[in-house]
Amino acid sequence: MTISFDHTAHDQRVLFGTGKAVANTVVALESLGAKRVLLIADAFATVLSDAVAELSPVVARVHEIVQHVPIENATRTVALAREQGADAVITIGGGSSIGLAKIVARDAGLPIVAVPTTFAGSEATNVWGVTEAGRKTTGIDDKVLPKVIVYDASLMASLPGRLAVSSGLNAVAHAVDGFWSPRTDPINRAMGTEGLRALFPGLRALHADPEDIGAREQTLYGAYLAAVAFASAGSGMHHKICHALGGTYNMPHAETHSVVIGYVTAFNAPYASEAAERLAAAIGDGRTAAAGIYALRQGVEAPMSLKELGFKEDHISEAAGIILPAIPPSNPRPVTRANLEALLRAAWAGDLIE
Ligand SMILES: NC(=O)c1ccc[n+]([C@@H]2O[C@H](COP(=O)([O-])OP(=O)(O)OC[C@H]3O[C@@H](n4cnc5c(N)ncnc54)[C@H](O)[C@@H]3O)[C@@H](O)[C@H]2O)c1
Ligand SMILES: O=C(O)CCC(=O)CC(=O)O
Repeated sequence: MTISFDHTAHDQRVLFGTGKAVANTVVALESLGAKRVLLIADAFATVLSDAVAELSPVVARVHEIVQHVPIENATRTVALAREQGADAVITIGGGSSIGLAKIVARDAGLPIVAVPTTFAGSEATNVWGVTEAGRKTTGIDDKVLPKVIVYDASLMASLPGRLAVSSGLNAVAHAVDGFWSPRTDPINRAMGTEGLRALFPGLRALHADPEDIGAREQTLYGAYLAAVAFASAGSGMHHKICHALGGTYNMPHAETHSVVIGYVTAFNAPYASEAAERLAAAIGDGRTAAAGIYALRQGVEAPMSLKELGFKEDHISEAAGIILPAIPPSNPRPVTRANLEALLRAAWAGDLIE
């Protein structure tokens, strides 16, 4: 067998340490030489934000965070960064908080220090997303890749259980979709596989005991690797579906991923034997990839249908029309309007996958 690929590794510092968020954020800002910092932080993280602001040269704070980054919030925050002459951004929160910081980085050219509080993985990607007039646009720009990530598993302690497992399944989806995304290669598949090996036991242990700090660290480590794999491999069919459902129908991000990944896996696995084998091996319960993901989602009490998340059956046909042109040609199984609608209908109903 010959090996041939074109892989780009991204330049990023990763500081990983439970209980070290404040100290490591200060280290990160010093390494950037930041003098005037814009702090973008989710409102739930007030205590951490105050502690960081006390020890850092913060000149302005933004706490209005909205999922899928509405263009109005982004424009306002970019203007604030410029008015204040900010030279760096700290972002504390999940993918929504990091997503807002990314638009500031893209438009005002500021470096980001990211302190994630979910397993969404945006901190490890050069992908930005913004929503305008009901459509989510995503793009790639190396300026938005945070310069430093500060990982602290204690910050996920306050995540409600269902959101924690959904967010972990968002990370699973990054790795799995990376197996058939447009730029999939042996390096990002290896990272995705190692990510899954950490994520599956991490999620099971986290569900069994939400206080288990080792399980949270393992899930966070897996989420980072999965996000690196996703950033390298690009958005596949799964992400294109979720972006349309999030941007156009305002579906909750992590929960939507945690449903859809089961159905995209069932759809593609018979046409992607190597990916299916890797996935089944990482799940390790003797089931096929698709049945294993279904059982895992059920076992950790993740959302099981788009219906329960509020998606309307009447929207299936319209959604398929939006998604179809975005599906990458790299997808292993040919996608038609009919089989895409069938996939969305199964995900809407939460059909059993065996
Ligand atoms: N660009 C990328 O690579 C990338 C990757 C993943 C997600 N995203 C984007 O990120 C957004 C979703 O991010 P998300 O799933 O992390 O959710 P989120 O940031 O929207 O947070 C979800 C909810 O959880 C709360 N929350 C977050 N962390 C918490 C914690 N530790 N304790 C208590 N509450 C907490 C938030 O306040 C919010 O109410 C979407 O817009 C998605 O498109 C982007
Ligand atoms: O930043 C975005 O909204 C686009 C990338 C993204 O959402 C990744 C994901 O769907 O998990």
